[in-house]
Amino acid sequence: MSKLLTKAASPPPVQLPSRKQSAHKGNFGRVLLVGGSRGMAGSISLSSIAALHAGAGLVSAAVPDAVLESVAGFHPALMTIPLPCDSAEFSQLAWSELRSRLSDLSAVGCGPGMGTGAGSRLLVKGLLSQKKLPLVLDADAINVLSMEGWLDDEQFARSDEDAPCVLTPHPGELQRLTNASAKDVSAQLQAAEELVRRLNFTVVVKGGPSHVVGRSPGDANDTTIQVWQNTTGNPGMATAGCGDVLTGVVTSLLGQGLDAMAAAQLAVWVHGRSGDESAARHSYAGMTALHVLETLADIADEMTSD
Ligand SMILES: NC(=O)C1=CN([C@@H]2O[C@H](COP(=O)(O)OP(=O)(O)OC[C@H]3O[C@@H](n4cnc5c(N)ncnc54)[C@H](OP(=O)(O)O)[C@@H]3O)[C@@H](O)[C@H]2O)[C@@H](O)CC1
Ligand SMILES: Nc1ncnc2c1ncn2[C@@H]1O[C@H](COP(=O)(O)OP(=O)(O)O)[C@@H](O)[C@H]1O
Ligand SMILES: [Mg+2]
Repeated sequence: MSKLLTKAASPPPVQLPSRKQSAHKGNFGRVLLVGGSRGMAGSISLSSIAALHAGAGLVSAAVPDAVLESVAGFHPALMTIPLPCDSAEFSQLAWSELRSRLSDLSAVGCGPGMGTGAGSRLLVKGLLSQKKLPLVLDADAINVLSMEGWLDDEQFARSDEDAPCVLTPHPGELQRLTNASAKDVSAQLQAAEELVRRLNFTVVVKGGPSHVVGRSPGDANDTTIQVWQNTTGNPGMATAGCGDVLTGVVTSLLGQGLDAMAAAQLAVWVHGRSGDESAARHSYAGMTALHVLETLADIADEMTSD
């Protein structure tokens, strides 16, 4: 008897390959989440544990030393990397410490709860420069991009030979980044298309519903930009930490080998699907990001072909 109260209204946009009997955790990616600060340890924990629930084989969280025990305490399967911090956030020494820890990673997600101080800015710039590393930027990492104007030119553009870079702004973050009003969905989608065209990024414009804007993989000459609208999710997800959960899911699926468009679409779909099951189990007003995170464990196999 299924423990689920809901069924997906429509199938996932893409699927993960089914798991072989002989599978081992190395087959499902080694991912890293970078973020957190004193007072916002929960955000990076939500992202990191979400990466595990979305099927990543190995997940580490690189966090300011001051919050390491808090983050590590959320889940025994999560590994942690302490980075130098000032009183609350990463210090300017954090990037030089982290850069030597990036080999054999399959994807990195950065930004939840990170703050926008000097240490965070060096981390974002350093990770953006690692163009062979699949990267997800969310929350304060996006706010750093806005403050520094780093996307105004093409220095951080990703070629088709580079690894993907996915941005996951909510409308407020996208407004800061592009000046497209958070109240104007079409203006925001146009602004996202411009980022895709100019930088070859993939952009998740979060909301109700969310959209994924990017180029279809494969033919390098195919420059058409796809704007895909999600079919899952509900207003119960308008609750603190829900976006942090999504960051972990996108990072996890990139780390499992999906291309940027597929990873972003499937992540948004399964995240909203988990939100729908959470709303049925609890209520729109009562559900929290932790419910969405934990319900992922019950529905994650819906991402996989039979
Ligand atoms: N437990 C934890 O550790 C948590 C830590 N968190 C961390 O906090 C950091 C700040 O992130 P944040 O999103 O909370 O605040 P912020 O960047 O100021 O943006 C919010 C403002 O944007 C605007 N806005 C307009 N439309 C909007 C829309 N559709 N959806 C959302 N916003 C919309 C609106 O502005 P207004 O219109 O009110 O002027 C709104 O007030 C970040 O690092 C994150 O990871 C959180 O994840 C929570 C749990
Ligand atoms: N009304 C809604 N319908 C569907 N999804 C929603 C709705 N409101 C919020 N969400 C989803 O919840 C998440 C909120 O992200 P975000 O604002 O970054 O949260 P936080 O930063 O607090 O983690 C996004 O994935 C967004 O699509
Ligand atoms: Mg957010």
